[in-house]
Amino acid sequence: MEAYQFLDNIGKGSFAKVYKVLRKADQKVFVAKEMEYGRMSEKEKQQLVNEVNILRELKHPNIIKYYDRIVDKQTQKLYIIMEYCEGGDLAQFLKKLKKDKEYLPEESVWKIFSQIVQALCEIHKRQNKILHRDIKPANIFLDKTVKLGDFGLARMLNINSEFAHTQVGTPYYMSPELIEDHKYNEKSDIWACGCLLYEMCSLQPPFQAQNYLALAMKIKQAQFDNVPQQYTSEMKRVISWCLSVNQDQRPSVDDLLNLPRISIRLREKR
Ligand SMILES: CNC(=O)c1c(C)[nH]c(/C=C2\C(=O)Nc3ccc(Cl)cc32)c1C
Repeated sequence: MEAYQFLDNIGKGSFAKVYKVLRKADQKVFVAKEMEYGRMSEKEKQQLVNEVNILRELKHPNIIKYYDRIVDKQTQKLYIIMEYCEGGDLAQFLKKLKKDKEYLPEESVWKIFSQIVQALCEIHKRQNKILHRDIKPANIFLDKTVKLGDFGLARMLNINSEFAHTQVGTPYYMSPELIEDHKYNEKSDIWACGCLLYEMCSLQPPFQAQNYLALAMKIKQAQFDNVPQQYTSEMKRVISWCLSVNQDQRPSVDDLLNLPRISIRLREKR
């Protein structure tokens, strides 16, 4: 990492530390996500490299750009160099709104949501489809555009990996099919989008509980309170649609792109 100067430790991504770094050659600012690979199996290491190589192909205004990967054999650390977003992440933004007892105007909710749906369209529609697997406010970054980042690299980790079990945090956005141990698929990303839309309105996740079992029960029954009354019935309809327990009844990415509040934005972009 000699080519970069570490500026600040700015947080924790999944399985990793995140630093703000300066590229010495041109004084440009990036983010370096530091992952310790020493405890990974050979298979996990190769899959991680494959995964990062796929992500480096992604070029979209609503997806965090991957620039480089640097392996430090001495410390057995992998650094993924990515785009820096001055506005930080959506989780911090919503936390501040909650502290200031302010709600996000509906127009802003749709603006953020429409960009995340466009990012999902980009990764779901690829020939070698990519699922995000970890859509949540902490993985959405604010800059001139809204950007989806920190893809769930956990996919390639097998569940026996000690590394995989270092994932911390409550699985608020876990879908009913995942609780039932079924395969993660694009409709699981759509469920997470429903949780995201709900949380942008209510400033808290739709499903919360004191323990995992109680949380799982609420998720499997899609039991959630209404969002604050100032949001429209269209907002409530789309949230309920995404949070359909039966994944076949959830909207596709195309259904979401064709929503009036999203399609109008896409037409304006053209
Ligand atoms: C207080 N937080 C910040 O100031 C902050 C800022 C300005 N940017 C970030 C985070 C990222 C950022 O700016 N780009 C990123 C790409 C990938 C990942 Cl995992 C994280 C980031 C953070 C956490």
